[in-house]
Formats: sequence, C-alpha cells, structure tokens
Amino acid sequence: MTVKTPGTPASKIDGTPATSPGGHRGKEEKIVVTVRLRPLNKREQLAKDYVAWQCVDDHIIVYKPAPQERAAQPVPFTFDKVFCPESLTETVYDGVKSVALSALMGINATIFAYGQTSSGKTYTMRGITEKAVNDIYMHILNTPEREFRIKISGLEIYNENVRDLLNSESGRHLKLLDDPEKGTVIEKLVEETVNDDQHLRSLISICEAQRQVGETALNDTSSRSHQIIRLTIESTLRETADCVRSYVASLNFVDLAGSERASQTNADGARLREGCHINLSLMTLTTVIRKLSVGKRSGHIPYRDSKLTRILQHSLGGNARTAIICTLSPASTHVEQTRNTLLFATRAKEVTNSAQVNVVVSQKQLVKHLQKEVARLEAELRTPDLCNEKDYKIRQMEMEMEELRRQRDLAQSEVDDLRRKLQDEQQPSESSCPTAKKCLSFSAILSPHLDDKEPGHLDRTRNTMGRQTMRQSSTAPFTLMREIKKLEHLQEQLGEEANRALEILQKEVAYHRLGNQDAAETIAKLQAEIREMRSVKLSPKEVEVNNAVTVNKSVSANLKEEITRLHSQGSTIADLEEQLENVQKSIDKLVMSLPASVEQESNTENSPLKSKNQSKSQNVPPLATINGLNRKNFIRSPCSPLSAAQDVLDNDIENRAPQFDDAVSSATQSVVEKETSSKSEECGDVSSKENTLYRRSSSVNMRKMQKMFQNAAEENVRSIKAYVTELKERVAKLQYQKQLLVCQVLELEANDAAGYDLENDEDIPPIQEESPALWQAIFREQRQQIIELWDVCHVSVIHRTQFYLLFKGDLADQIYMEVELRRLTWLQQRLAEIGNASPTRIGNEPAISLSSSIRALKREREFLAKRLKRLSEEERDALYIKWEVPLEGQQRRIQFINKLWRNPHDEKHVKESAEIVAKLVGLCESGNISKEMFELNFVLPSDKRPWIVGWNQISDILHL
Ligand SMILES: Nc1ncnc2c1ncn2[C@@H]1O[C@H](COP(=O)(O)OP(=O)(O)OP(=O)(O)O)[C@@H](O)[C@H]1O
Repeated sequence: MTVKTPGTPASKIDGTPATSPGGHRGKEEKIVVTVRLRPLNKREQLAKDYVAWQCVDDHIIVYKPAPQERAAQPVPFTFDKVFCPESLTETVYDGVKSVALSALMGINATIFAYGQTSSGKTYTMRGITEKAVNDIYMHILNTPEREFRIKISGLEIYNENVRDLLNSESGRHLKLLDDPEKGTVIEKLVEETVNDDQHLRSLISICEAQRQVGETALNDTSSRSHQIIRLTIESTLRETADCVRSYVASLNFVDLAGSERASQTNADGARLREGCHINLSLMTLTTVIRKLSVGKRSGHIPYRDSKLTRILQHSLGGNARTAIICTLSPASTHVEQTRNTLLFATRAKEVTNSAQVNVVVSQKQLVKHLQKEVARLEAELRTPDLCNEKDYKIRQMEMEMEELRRQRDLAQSEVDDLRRKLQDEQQPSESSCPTAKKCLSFSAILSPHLDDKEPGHLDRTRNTMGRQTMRQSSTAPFTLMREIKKLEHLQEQLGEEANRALEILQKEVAYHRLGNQDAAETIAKLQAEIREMRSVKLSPKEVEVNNAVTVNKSVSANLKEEITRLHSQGSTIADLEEQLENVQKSIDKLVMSLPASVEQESNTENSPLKSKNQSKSQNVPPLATINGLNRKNFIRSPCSPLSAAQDVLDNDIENRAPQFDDAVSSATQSVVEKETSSKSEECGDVSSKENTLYRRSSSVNMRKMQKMFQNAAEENVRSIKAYVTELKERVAKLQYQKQLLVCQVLELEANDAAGYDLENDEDIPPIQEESPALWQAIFREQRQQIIELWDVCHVSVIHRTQFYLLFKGDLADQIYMEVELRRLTWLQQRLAEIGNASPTRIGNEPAISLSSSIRALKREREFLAKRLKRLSEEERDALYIKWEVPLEGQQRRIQFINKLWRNPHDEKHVKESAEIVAKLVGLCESGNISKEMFELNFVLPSDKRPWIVGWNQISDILHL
C-alpha cells in the first residue's frame, strides 16, 4: 500500500496509487506537552532528599527552594497539563488520549516520554499503551460499519543500532532506508498482524521483554535504549461502493532512554558507553526540537544526525499529531536535570506539526472492485429476464408505431374525404350536401372512447353540436371553407406529430439495441485495459524505488549508468502514458454516451414548466421523455382539433369531451392546470407538475433498468477516472525524478571536467557571504549548537572560553564558526562510534575517546580549581555565594569549578562561566588570545582525521 502523505507506517509497498483528501496541507497544531512529577522513590527517601518542585495547578509547576536557600523568585513553567505525584496514570492518559485515538481516523500519532533516568518514563508509557489499546478495541467494537486491520512492529535503538524487538533472534542491526514517499523506512522490520486485543498485548509484552535493560545507581531496571512500538491501523467501510479507499495511520509509543550523568549513575564500561549514546541521541533530539521551536525559518533541521530523530522525523514537525509526556524526579538532588527537562518541554511546546488524514487506495482492491462491477454488468446483459423485458418493450413500441401509422393514414383519408366533399359542396346543387354536413359534424366529434361515458353530458354536447351543424348548414360556403382549412391545418399538425413520434420511437429502439452493444464493447475494452494495467502496475514502483536508491548514490559511475538506464526507462514511462491515454479515451466515450441521457433527462425533469414546443424541438428526446410523451392523447383522438393542446392535460381530463370553442377550451385548460397544480402542492411533490407535462411511462422496469445501467456505468467511470488521474500523477512524478537525475549527472560531469572530487564532500554546503542581519541570526544559532556540542563532547572549558570570547558575530567569524561546528559534529559522531573503546592514534594526532576526553576535562577543572587561589578571599566568597556553593563546605573550589560551563542552554550561565575561566587563566590580561591561534587546519575529509583547531595553543598558554 502506498500513501501520498509521507510518514505512513507500512514498510511494504504494493504499488498502489493513493490520495489524500482536502489538498496536501494538513491541519497545523502544536505538540501537546504534559509533565508528570513522580513521588520521591525509596532511594531518595532513604537519602533524606526532599521534594524540590511544586505543582501550582493543572498547568504550572515551579521550583520550590529549600528554606535555607537564598534564591530569587523562581520562574514558573507552564504546560498543557501538569500532573502532581499523586496523579494516576489513567489521568495522565486522559491528557494524551485524543492524540492516540487520532490514529483510528487515519491521522498519524506519536506519544513519547522524555525525562531523566529513573524519572518514570517506562512506568508511564506502559500504562499509556495499555489504556490506548483498551480504547482502540472499544472503538472497534463500537464501529461495526468499518473493518479494522492492526499491525504491530517494535524496535529499539541501542548504542545507535536499530534492533527488531519482534525478531531479536537474528541479532541483526536493521538499516534505515529513504523512501521518496514514506520518508525513513526500517528495512526488514517485522510487522505482525494482530488478531485481537489479547494478541496485541502479548506482542507488546514480547517487545518489552526483548528490550535492553541494565542496573545503574539510579535505577535497578534502567532502560538502556529508546523503544518504539508502532501500531499501524487501517480501516475500511464494510458495505460501500467506495470500499477501495481506506484510512491508514501509525500510532507510535516511544519510551526514550533517560538522559543521565555518568557521575550520578556511577556508570562505567558498557553502562558508560550506553549512557554516552543515549545522551548523544537525546542531544540531537533536543537540537531538533529547539530548531523546530524557533519556527520554519530556522534552516536545516538535523534529523539525520541520529537514528532516533530520523525515525521520528514525521512526528517532529511533520505529518502527525504528537504528545510528549516529560517525566520528572521531584528530588532536590536532580534539580538541574529536572530543569533541563522542563526547558526541553518548554521548547517542545512551540513545535508545530501538520497532520492530515491518510487515505489509501488499494490497487488490488480497486482492480477487484472493477472486476466485480464488470461481472455484474455482464451478468445483467446476459440475464434472460431483462433481455425478454427489453424485447417485450421493443415489441410494444413497434406496435405503438404501427398504431400511429394507422391513425395517420386514417387522418389522411379523412382529410381526403373532406376535400372531396368540399369539392362536391362547391358544386351548384347545394341540396345534395346534407350527408357531407352530417359527416363533417360527426367526424369532428366522434371519438371512440366517449361513446359510453357520461351520457347526459354527451347528449348535451350532441345537441349543441346539432345546433351548430344546423347553423353551419345555413352558412355560406365561405364559413365551411374556413372550418375545413382549420381542420386541415390540425390534421397536418397531427400528421407531423405522428411522424415525429415515429421517429423518436425508432430512435429509441435503435438506441436500446445499440446501447447494449456499445456498452458490451466498452466493457470488453475496459476489461482488456484493466488486465494491461495490472501487468504494468509494478513498473512505476520499480522505477521510483530505483530512482530513490540512485539519488542516494553519489558515485559518478553509478550516475552515469543511471543515464543509460533512464533512457531505457523512457520507453516504459511513454508506454504507461499511452496506456493511460487509451483508458482516458474509453472513459470519455462512456461519459459521452451514458451520462448524456441522464443529463437530458434531468434537464427535462428539472424544467417542468418547459413548453411543449421546447420539448418537441429536441432532436432525440431522452428515453424518459419519450416514454413520458402523452402518447395516449394523440393515439386516441388523432382527429380532435385540440389534440395539439390536449397533450398538456393530465388524466383528469383524459375522458372529457373535446371542446370546440377556443374560450371554452382555454378555460377548461386553466381549470385543469389549477387543479393539477393545487394537487401537486397538496402532495408536496415537486415533480407532480412535470407529470402533467410529460406523463411517465407505465414501463417502470424499463426506467429501473436504465437507471441501474447508468448508475453502474457512472460508478465505473468515476473509479476508473480517479485511478487514471492517480497514475498520471505518478508518471509526471517519474518524469520529474528523471529530470532531477539527469541534472545531477550533468553537474557531476561538469565537476569532473573541472577536476573536483565531490564524492566525499557532498554534505559541505558552500560558505556564502550572508547579509549582516542574516549572519547575526545564523551566528546565534551556530553558537548555541557549538555550546551544546562542547558539553556533549566534553570539550576543554578553556577552549570553550577562548572561542566564546573571541567570536562574537563579526562577518569574518563565519568561517571559524563553520569549522568549529564541523569539527564538533565530527567529534560527536566519532565519540558515538568508538564510545569508551580503546582509542586509536591517527597519525600524530592525540588519540580521542569519550573517557579520555572526560579525564582531560577533569584534569583541567582541577587545574582551574588551583588557579582560584589567584583570587582574593572576598572575591572567592562572593563567587561561592553567587554560584550557591556552601561557604563552609570542603572542596569548595572544585565544587565551584565543577559548576562552570554546565548548562549549555542558559546564556547567562555560559557568559559568566567564560568570564570566570578567562580570569583564572589570564586570557583577558595578557591579551595573548588571537583568532589566528585557531589556525584553520583544512584536511580533506577523505583523510578521516579530525580538524584540530586551537588545541595545541591552549596547552602552550597553560604550560600543561
Ligand atoms: N508516577 C510514579 N508513581 C510511582 N512509582 C513510579 C512512578 N514513576 C516511576 N515510578 C517508579 O520509579 C522507578 C523508575 O521508573 P522507570 O523505570 O519508569 O524510570 P525511567 O524514566 O524509565 O528510567 P530509565 O530511563 O532509567 O529507564 C520504577 O520503580 C517505577 O515503578
């Protein structure tokens, strides 16, 4: 299955076109951030620790200084929800429930727990997962109209390696792949289909049991890895024509490993190495959150710097709803860590996600659906009942035509008779005319269906007619002529009408015969096209995946090969386009033929007040109109002088006597119209007036059949149209990707020609001249990153001080900042790779490892502590007070020095630390600090050596 919106969970692709309704932009929403303060644990109680935080209300938490502390008014932290130590996990779940259940509606959702080690992340996430599972199954139970499919996968990131928690036997480390549509995909991650809630719970337990856990000084069962349990929830409406569309979304439960200080966890060996990896990836997470919190214009977001942020990319500022539960230890010994967690939470509040409903169109289901439709239509065509019914209909129409012909001939002969009689009358002996007069008078009034109805009325009418005839017999031949002319005219009209009706009926018959044939042909063609589409359906996917892989390769040889491959692909894409064009034509044909009748029908039906003449002027009236013509009227009383007008009357006047007088006629008509309209109003039936104009055919089945056929065809056309549009989009995308690749190759060739080797240099962005204002923003951003990296990599605090005081945002500092950032990024990665393993020397450069860096930093702090003697006692005491070092305590100097450069997120703290260190090592006085000492040692990255900047000079200054 494929979903257009990125970040959907499925790791398998079945080459399906997909859509996402309502455009491509999702709903913007801030991350939901809640904090949970746990109670003091046994260890903390035994150590007589005290609670240093207070939940002021449901939203605010504040530091509660110890009575003896002389601290300024503490700053309150505000969040979506704050849970006090007494809060139950159920209550905590209520704060994130809506986010979790979004996954049932096709919206990706992520809930993660962040916090210091032993602060209660695992405790909280277990409860949250359990409660979400309950709610999910409750929802499924209450939504019988939808069919749900749930899959689960579990992974952990341990020492920056991804492990499958549902298939841990293999001991494999899973690779992360980049999918152009779905973003980061975990290769070969097992996804189990869930049978029911019990099954789901047992699979979650397996994941938890497989997770890396170890004992530290702070937590007997400390989670040493980040765990992600992912549920993929897909749902489809059970009984609907639209069954090919489903919602699909992932719900991630993320239990992060806790940030920790080696000094507090007493970690060494494997634990220290784990802690290092944990801190590094959490550091990247913090950077990502910080950058996202600044807003969209904060530039590059380093998702790729850790596997955790890569996997969670869409939950951080992307297509997902996200909730973070920050867990806190209340103990005073962890105040700094807790404050850091609160700072993280504060930044996270500012991150905006843009979640949207993921709608999936399954290609398999679509083809199945189309096949079913085709089969249904074929069956309909084959059904003898329906065919018989059609034949019967056709026979009936032919009989009607026959009858009309007879009526027309009759009318014609009457006209001839009249002509003849008229000629006779015009002859001198008028006495021989009574027969003609009599005949004339009766020809006008004799209507077969009036014979046995309403005798009284009929007699009256005959008397009137008799009187009129008497009058006529005494009138001049001139009057008679006029009467005959009038009759002739009416007969002519009737003849025309009859001819038109014949024509219509003929067309209808032809239409029926042809219509079936046409539909059958189209269906056959569609079937063939579906078959063809199925045979080529994998092509686009293959092309896309290959392209994606190729894009990632930067080796020129591969790209050159790619050009050749692309040329061959050109024909595949062209073939696909041709296929689509063919399908489009078929659809157009169907649209032209079938829905046209519907349209005409609706036009007619929607215009009940259309005049009769208007409806007559249509060349081929719709089937319904043909059936609805007041056929009875002109069949039964072809000779009636009112026949032309009478077909606007409904059944109520069908059996009344024909009227001769114009005034009487129009009066009758208006009465009838009145009756009809009032009747319509009474019934509240909007279409009842149209019934008077175009009486519906008695053939209900015929209409039903037409309707069925049209509905089925329309439905087919709609599905296929959507499918074709999707395919077209994909083809366009392929073309675009192809162009991109070609550009890449051209660029590469140009570089080759210029003699550059960009192979190892692919992620070095060009250093550009920035505008001063922009540079200031970038500078601040980069400096913050550098400060955080110094902390993570345990860089010398003297180096930090020098660098911090030297580079204050001159345009000329640009290159130094860039180099320092690169050097530290390299160092961070290097430390993550080697961890605490024995360092290896590279050339003449000093060996680097995490433990050696920590040791070096420790020595440096001891050196600085000694240097404190250079200050007067008053100066020292003032510093101790300011930095909250007990005046009477032992080892005050080292305690004080250990507080410097500890909080990379606090700008004031960083500035003051730098000033103190500078003072202690005499950087300011001697003026022996220059930018040049940070000599830029550019080494080709391919040498794989660190970019050593300024380290030797520090040792020189300090004579270490
Ligand atoms: N809200 C709470 N109420 C009661 N006990 C709690 C609470 N939160 C945590 N605990 C207890 O504290 C201990 C540590 O919790 P937990 O293992 O969940 O911490 P953690 O943050 O996951 O730690 P780590 O990062 O080291 O894995 C556990 O024994 C747990 O039962």
